[in-house]
Amino acid sequence: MTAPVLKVDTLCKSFGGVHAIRDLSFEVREAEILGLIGPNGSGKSTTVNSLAGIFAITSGKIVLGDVQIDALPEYARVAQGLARTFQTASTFGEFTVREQIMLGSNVTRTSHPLSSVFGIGRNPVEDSALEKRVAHILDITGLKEVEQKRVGTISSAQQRFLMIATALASGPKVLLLDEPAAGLVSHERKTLSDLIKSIRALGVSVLVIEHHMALIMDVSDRIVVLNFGQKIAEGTPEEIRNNPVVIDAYLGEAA
Ligand SMILES: Nc1ncnc2c1ncn2[C@@H]1O[C@H](COP(=O)(O)OP(=O)(O)OP(=O)(O)O)[C@@H](O)[C@H]1O
Repeated sequence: MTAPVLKVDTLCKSFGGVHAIRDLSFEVREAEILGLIGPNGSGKSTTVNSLAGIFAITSGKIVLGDVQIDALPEYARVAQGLARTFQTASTFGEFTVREQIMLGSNVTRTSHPLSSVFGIGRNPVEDSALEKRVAHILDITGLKEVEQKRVGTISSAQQRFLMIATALASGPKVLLLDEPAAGLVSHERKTLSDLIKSIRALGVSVLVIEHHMALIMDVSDRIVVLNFGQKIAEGTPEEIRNNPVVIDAYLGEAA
């Protein structure tokens, strides 16, 4: 078993009287794909938004590597190595695909924030490492052929892959994918599965929230199941598929 890279310890998040997450503990291990599933309203998005720093948590602890990050602002968590994507694609229409990916790298650079796009105040050592990283990201996300196209002109599936590519450019230890298969058709979901596995092969851990059960069962090393804001099961895809509590709460309706 590999070491944990992200530790979530007795996390609670309430919105007024609504306990969206209660005493949630789990860990994401090095180069592991962890699936997070559960019925609508079970707390998946609240978990991701709490990890990413969109929501201030009510109590508990979030540790990335050796650093407790739950009090850090969103951008500082990215700098520590926690990147995320959103349920809807957020891209900058006027940039090229390559430029947008370069912008995603800025959090890890010491040179001017716009140097990656406009060439201001460049650092040659960083530039060369970044060029290699971006070339690899373009390859594994299948975006190489559209790298010079404006983001607003590529397909919606390519925009979803671009969101993942931009998050990867920050050089994360852990990547949070929030419903990455939404809006994708069958062959695009297959490409997505392959991409998620390629990300693991880079040594990056992935936490993926997804309603598409075939995809989550295919990519996940382990799965955590939520219901009413609490963890009701944790295990391999095989264990989860055969868990009567999970079948009763979720898989019976989702499968
Ligand atoms: N900003 C908010 N203000 C108040 N209540 C919220 C807020 N966000 C989420 N909730 C509540 O927290 C609970 C968990 O919601 P959450 O969106 O995290 O679930 P989910 O598992 O992601 O659902 P879905 O699969 O439908 O996206 C729900 O009861 C929801 O109504």
